[in-house]
Amino acid sequence: MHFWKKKMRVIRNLIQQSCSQRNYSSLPGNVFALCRIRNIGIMAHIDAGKTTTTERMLYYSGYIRTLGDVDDGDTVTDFMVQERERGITIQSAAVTFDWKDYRINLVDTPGHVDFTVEVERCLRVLDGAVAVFDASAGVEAQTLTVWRQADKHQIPRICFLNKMDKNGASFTYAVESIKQKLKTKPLLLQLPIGEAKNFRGLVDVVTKERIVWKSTSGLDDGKIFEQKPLLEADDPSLFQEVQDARNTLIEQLQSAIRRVTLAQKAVPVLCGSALKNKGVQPLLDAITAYLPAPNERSYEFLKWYNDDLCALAFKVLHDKCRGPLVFIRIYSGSVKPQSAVYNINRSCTERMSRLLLPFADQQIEIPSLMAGNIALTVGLKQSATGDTIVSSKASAVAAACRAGRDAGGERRRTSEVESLLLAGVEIPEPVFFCTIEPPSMAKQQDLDNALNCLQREDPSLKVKLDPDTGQTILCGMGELHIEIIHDRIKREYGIETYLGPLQIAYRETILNAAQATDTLDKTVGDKRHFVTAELEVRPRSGERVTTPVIEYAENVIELLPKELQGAIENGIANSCIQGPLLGFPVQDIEVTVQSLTVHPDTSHTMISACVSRCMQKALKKASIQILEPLMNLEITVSEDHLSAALADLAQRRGSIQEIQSRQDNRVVVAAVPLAETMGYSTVLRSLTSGSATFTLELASYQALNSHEQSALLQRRGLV
Ligand SMILES: Nc1nc2c(ncn2[C@@H]2O[C@H](COP(=O)(O)OP(=O)(O)OP(=O)(O)O)[C@@H](O)[C@H]2O)c(=O)[nH]1
Repeated sequence: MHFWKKKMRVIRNLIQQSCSQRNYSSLPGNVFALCRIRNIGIMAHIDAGKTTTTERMLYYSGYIRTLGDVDDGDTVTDFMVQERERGITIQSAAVTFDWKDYRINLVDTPGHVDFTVEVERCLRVLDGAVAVFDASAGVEAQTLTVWRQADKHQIPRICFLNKMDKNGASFTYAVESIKQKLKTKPLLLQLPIGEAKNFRGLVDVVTKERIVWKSTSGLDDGKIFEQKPLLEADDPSLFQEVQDARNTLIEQLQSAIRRVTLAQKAVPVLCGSALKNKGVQPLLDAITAYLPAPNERSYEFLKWYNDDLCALAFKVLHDKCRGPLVFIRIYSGSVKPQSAVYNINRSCTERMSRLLLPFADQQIEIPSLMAGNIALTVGLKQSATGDTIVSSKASAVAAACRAGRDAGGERRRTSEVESLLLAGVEIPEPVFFCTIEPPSMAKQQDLDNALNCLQREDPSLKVKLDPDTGQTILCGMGELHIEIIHDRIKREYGIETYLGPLQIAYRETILNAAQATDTLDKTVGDKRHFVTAELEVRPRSGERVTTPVIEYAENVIELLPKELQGAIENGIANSCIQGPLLGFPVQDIEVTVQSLTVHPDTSHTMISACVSRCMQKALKKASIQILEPLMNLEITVSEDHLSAALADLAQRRGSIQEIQSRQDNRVVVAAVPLAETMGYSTVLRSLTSGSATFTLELASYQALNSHEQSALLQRRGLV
């Protein structure tokens, strides 16, 4: 034991020495064949151990000298101050490192539900992912969400059952929950040796190797036969033959595992304990062995670019000295610093001054980068998260022509250039908003600038102006999201802002059908603008539609010039941005344009204005119903505190859907209106002595009953 401890110390010192001698500038010189690149994400439920696992990967691959600890707040990837203080991962950080002749570009994704947009954004630039689980909890609410997102982007995965050392850790339980809840086929590549405090290591099921981490540490009827291990001494050549055959079999097995993983027919399952430094090296081996290389993923748009540059800006960070830093994933072609690139979304040419490899909060300058890689660029001032970047406008046009040809004679709804954009990230609608004010009017400009930068980084943050009061409104995905933005404005931009009370982003819809007519008759200069519109609005049942479904009466569509249709539809859409009752967006409605009379000189703006006014009239007549966000709530709580949590839920208009057992805990699945969840984390903490955890996710919008609706109007001074 003593000997082993000593040996470990020597090994650790050696690693430390080799790390301190590591010269990062030698990294770019390593050109990796595409088949040796892995663009990987780590995804999981909050607190499953993504950051700890990442940290261990960096340590074993030699890129950091000491092990960080999220509990001490000194990990490499959680580099934003708030992350260190709160111990959660907010922004995904991309990290590049090498493992046994493979280049791994790893993106650490946040686990908190307020940041699912971050997760989505990262998933689309990945070729594979590692799903990390807490082995004592199995599949948790947020794991399901990220798993579904990975399904959507068709990302091959492997599972890592972390926290095998934790009290209550159960390999069998966790595997069973993967089977049941994720409806996937787990391939058990490892079995643990011991569990919870007895967890010592694992057995590789394919190679049958045990990996134990020492803690710095008569009648010839064929009925009778003999069975014993074949030794080399028995028959050296047979022994060698068997050995070779076994190796071939293992290779075949491994390629079969890889095949089913890439086809997403099954997921390899590994286990370990990142915190106790067990199981991470085999996990790295599995990443290189079973997850796909960039050229093993197929993207339809690649054929339109041939070998021209096509890249996606998937994250923007603001650096005080260097300006915006844009993370890009290169799908085809290559990039060089000091070159001009064309941003299709913004129709502009920009200059990329420097190209860097991201190493958490440090970056290493590189001379060029090929397809399949993830890089950090300096100098792109316009590009925002989600933009598509190509080499030039001419290249975009050429690709658009190829895409157009592929589409054949078929009429496309989107323009050809739009079809070239990489699939957009679906940004959920914000559910909370509040006013934000600078300490003095003199700081308003700085605040606007800070909010602009933050919005380029985070598309789920929306900023708008209240048309009545002129105040700036911040809209976000949850209490934590808004709190963090507030914090960042103070820390990163030095502006102390005041937030108004957090308010719910309601929606409006209608209960009845109604008709309205409106006429606009205005003479501007020597032109007479004249429009008369007649519309009908109706409630639309079935699936939720956020934009109005528009129809035209037959006599209108026959005579309507195509160019006027856009003006009419703009007018309808504009009137739905702010509903007539509380000014919230109107959803789930159908509109029929019943008649339209337009004087020849009338401008499109006047047509839109008249249609919009007519819509407002019709909506007012159609009885407005307020809809409130309804959240899926999942609480994990011990048996002792279950009844307190349930009693509290009952007071929050919560409806309990299911109570499951998870090891020693109970999991309450419920639906609860967002309005009732404000400050829930503090309440739940005090009710359960801090032992319960919960996740909230937008499920749908539900109608307020008439009593609740009038109470809301009363609170706003409208009745
Ligand atoms: N017992 C045990 N605890 C672990 C293990 N790995 C991580 N933890 C602890 O679990 C907590 C969460 O770990 P993190 O690595 O921050 O988890 P994360 O998934 O990055 O968290 P978020 O980014 O907030 O979603 C910390 O207190 C870790 O020390 C493990 O293998 N065993």
